[in-house]
Amino acid sequence: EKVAITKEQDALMKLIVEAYNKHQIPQDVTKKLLQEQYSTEENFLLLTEIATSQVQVLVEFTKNIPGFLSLDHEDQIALLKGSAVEAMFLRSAQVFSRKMPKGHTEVLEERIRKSGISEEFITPLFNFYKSVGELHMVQEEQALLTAITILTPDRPYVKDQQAVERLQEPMVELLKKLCVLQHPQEPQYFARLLGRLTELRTLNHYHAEMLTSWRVNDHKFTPLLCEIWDVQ
Ligand SMILES: CC(C)c1onc(-c2c(Cl)cccc2Cl)c1COc1ccc2cc(-c3cccc(C(=O)O)c3)sc2c1
Repeated sequence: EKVAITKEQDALMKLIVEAYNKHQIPQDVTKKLLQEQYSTEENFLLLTEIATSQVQVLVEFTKNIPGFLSLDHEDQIALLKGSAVEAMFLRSAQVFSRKMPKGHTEVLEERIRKSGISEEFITPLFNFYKSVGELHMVQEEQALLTAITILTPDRPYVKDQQAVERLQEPMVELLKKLCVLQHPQEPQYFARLLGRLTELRTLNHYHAEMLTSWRVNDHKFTPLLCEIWDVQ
């Protein structure tokens, strides 16, 4: 049967994509990737600065998701804290999938590989980047997938999961239609996208270990990262 986006779905998609594009990491932050020297210390500090900026961008994007600000305030915090790492994996993954200008991709890969992350986490991390890169997501899909990740009802400490489900469901339906329209020759594309969300959950676990090993080596994070990741 003919799949068609309704007027409401089109309006929702425009809001999400607008918010996704409106809030970006400032150029003066990301262009440092090309400038600073390559020491483990310098790489860690630079990635910390970018991650901190990314969290601020993420909070602004989330506030623009229709209905989010009407959720219970404590649930809003629980959703942000529960999804921050996954949303940042998605965001940093986009850098690898869209061939960044000025060789950002190679530079970012180099800095992540040499930032004090142990080899056992580097492999799953770059496998994820590769699997996202192979999807060649358009920005509507990236924006919706990020919103869907943030609106995951079963994060720790979320009290009213149904309220979150009511916001997430229409996004999942819309993404499903988009995938059919965008990739008619690939009926399983939507399933592959959702498979990335499952992979993201496992990366949360690896990330918790990465944080521990950084802290064991006395690496300092910013107050915002400490707050969102419950460290220090
Ligand atoms: C505290 C710090 C050391 C850290 O701890 N864990 C992680 C992490 C790592 Cl390693 C990998 C995945 C997830 C996390 Cl959370 C990080 C660094 O996290 C980030 C977070 C966002 C972005 C966006 C980027 C980026 C580059 C160019 C262009 C753009 C762009 O959007 O244009 C974005 S790089 C980047 C690095």
